[in-house]
Amino acid sequence: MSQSRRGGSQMAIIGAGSVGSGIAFACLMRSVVSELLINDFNAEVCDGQVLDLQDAAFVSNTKVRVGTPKECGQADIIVITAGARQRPGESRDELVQRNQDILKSVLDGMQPIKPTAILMLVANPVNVLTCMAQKFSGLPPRQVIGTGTYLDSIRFRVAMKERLRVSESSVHAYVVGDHGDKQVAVWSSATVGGKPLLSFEELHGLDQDEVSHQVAHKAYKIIDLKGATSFGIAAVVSELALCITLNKLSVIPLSTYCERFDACLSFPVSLGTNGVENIAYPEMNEKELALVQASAEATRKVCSAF
Ligand SMILES: NC(=O)C1=CN([C@@H]2O[C@H](COP(=O)(O)OP(=O)(O)OC[C@H]3O[C@@H](n4cnc5c(N)ncnc54)[C@H](O)[C@@H]3O)[C@@H](O)[C@H]2O)C=CC1
Ligand SMILES: CC(=O)C(=O)O
Repeated sequence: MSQSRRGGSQMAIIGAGSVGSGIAFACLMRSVVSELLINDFNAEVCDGQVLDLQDAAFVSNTKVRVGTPKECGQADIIVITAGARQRPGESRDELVQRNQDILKSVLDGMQPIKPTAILMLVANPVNVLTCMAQKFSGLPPRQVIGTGTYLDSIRFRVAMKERLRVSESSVHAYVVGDHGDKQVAVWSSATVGGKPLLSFEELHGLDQDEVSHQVAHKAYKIIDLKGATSFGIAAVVSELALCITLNKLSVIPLSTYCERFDACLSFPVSLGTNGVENIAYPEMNEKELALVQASAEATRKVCSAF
């Protein structure tokens, strides 16, 4: 059994824009690690974010400072948010060329990366970038993860929570596959209190496709309204960092290589200090499985180029 490593652990965040600074703030408030390193190739923005975060650190047990790429490569958890964000109406997939180039330069700048580090991809398209980082980081695949459909699964659970009047943590439901337009909400095996989700009276007559579409398009709505999403993903990453530092082995949908589909996709995994321990594929009906297979095919095609 591995030791958890919260005491003395370091986390690096590459990219100090809306998402990187949100993640830093959430991790600071929850004292997830003992030291946070922040890096951005825009040195002024980076210095500004760090000075601001240092003002907030009086309520935290975490110290925060600017880190060089090489220092960040030696952190226990390395979170990559560096990358272009979607413009209103733009899909995550359309970011691929710009963000592949940025990821390549970020990985090169951090080498050699600490052999026990957990590398966490946040920048989009997250499945493709996770696949790329698994190939080029030099780390074992189990230590290279993407935030995948964790945020989408939370959005799905919140949509159900509001209808069923139960807490989101009581809704055992997953969005799997793509963190993007091809994501699949697995209705068929979702449960609440051990009872199939779809058997609840409150959900009779519910248009499942409509709810799935709203969940998948929530990011577009937020981007239309405020230009970027940041708080949801910040909470997600702080929770993942806690899972890693405390070796919680919580089952969370994340981007990882899925042998069953021969592609980097997001499926529930148990996550601990050593990264991904096991993958659990939820039961899916024919329609759900076909949609996952289509998204695996699309991801494989993009990833075969590198
Ligand atoms: N996985 C998820 O659930 C989510 C992913 N995202 C993704 O996160 C990424 C970042 O989004 P925002 O923070 O809103 O964008 P942003 O534009 O606010 O920040 C990006 C930052 O990356 C920096 N950067 C670019 N290249 C760099 C390099 N080579 N080294 C260091 N820093 C570099 C930029 O200077 C900028 O400060 C986007 O790709 C976005 O789509 C956003 C929200 C949720
Ligand atoms: C932008 C993005 O990927 C999200 O909020 O889901």
